[in-house]
Amino acid sequence: MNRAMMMSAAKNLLTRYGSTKNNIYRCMSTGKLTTVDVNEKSGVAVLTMNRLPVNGLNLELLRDIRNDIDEIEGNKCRGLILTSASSSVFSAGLDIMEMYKPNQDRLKEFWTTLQDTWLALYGSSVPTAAAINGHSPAGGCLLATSCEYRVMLPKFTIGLNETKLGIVAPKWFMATFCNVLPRRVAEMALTQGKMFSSEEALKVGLVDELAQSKEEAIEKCQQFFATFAKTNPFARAMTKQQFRSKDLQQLEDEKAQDLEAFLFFVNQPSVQKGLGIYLDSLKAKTK
Ligand SMILES: CCCCCCCC/C=C\C/C=C/C(=O)SCCNC(=O)CCNC(=O)[C@H](O)C(C)(C)COP(=O)(O)OP(=O)(O)OC[C@H]1O[C@@H](n2cnc3c(N)ncnc32)[C@H](O)[C@@H]1OP(=O)(O)O
Repeated sequence: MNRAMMMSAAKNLLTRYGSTKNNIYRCMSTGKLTTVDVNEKSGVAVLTMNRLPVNGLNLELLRDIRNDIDEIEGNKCRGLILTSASSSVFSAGLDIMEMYKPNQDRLKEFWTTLQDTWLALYGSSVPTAAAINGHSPAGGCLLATSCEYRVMLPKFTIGLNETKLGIVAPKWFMATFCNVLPRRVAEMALTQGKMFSSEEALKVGLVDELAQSKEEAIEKCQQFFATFAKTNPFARAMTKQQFRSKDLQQLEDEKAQDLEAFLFFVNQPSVQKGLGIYLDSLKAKTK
């Protein structure tokens, strides 16, 4: 983050926290594929992804998540908990249909919206946590690891499995993973495309706690936010943003090249062939 960005972030934060210490605001859901419910007492917003069956991250869902994050920030919420309306899938990651035989204009819009959603979530000044109430591969894992804290239900899986699909996780996916895991564990898992069980994820630190139900997971996320009760919100947010600034700045600087690399990669005939085979294998499972 350069000096100008830092000053602007500081100004926003001062505006937000300067005069609103004791007020609680109600956030409203902006999208059709998400809902946002705010606990009026705690001021914590629960952002629920609701694109069933698997919360595949298509352009519209990403837009809704992005708009919700902006609204939660703007409405001075005290925390953001990301969760899913499904009882078995947090998010299946990027909707492969967006990348398979794509319309090129939409493909560009899709990737740019993913970049912006990540910048908003990873760099959010509001405390963030994920209540991971189902499987969370690839892009689902990216969303969860972009948050500051993770509580997961047992017997699900989470990880960046891109190499198993014949694709390469972008640098900022990897940076997000490395912000949570020891570097050695992250490199092994990334190259193997490893999906961790909930129990394994807890052991390596990919998630912070397990919970037996979604309600318990949300409660534990709220307890995490309560650990900031005696901190100054401005100082907290600036510390988080400075801690993450290298990763954020790198994507800000390389956004155009990252988009070009994505478009080039996805349009390779061998990648299209691989995505087609993978989609068929997913569909064959349900027959
Ligand atoms: C050199 C630098 C180059 C840089 C270039 C960068 C390029 C890299 C680009 C992007 C990175 C990619 C990130 C991703 O997120 S890719 C997506 C990865 N996701 C997965 O592999 C998960 C696949 N899904 C599953 O494993 C399972 O669905 C499940 C465990 C999540 C849930 O299982 P279950 O409840 O049994 O549901 P079904 O499998 O039956 O699925 C229901 C339904 O949904 C369809 N579906 C599932 N996942 C996806 C998906 N990700 N995209 C699209 N569609 C999906 C599935 O096919 C079923 O469909 P139906 O038969 O029509 O009902």
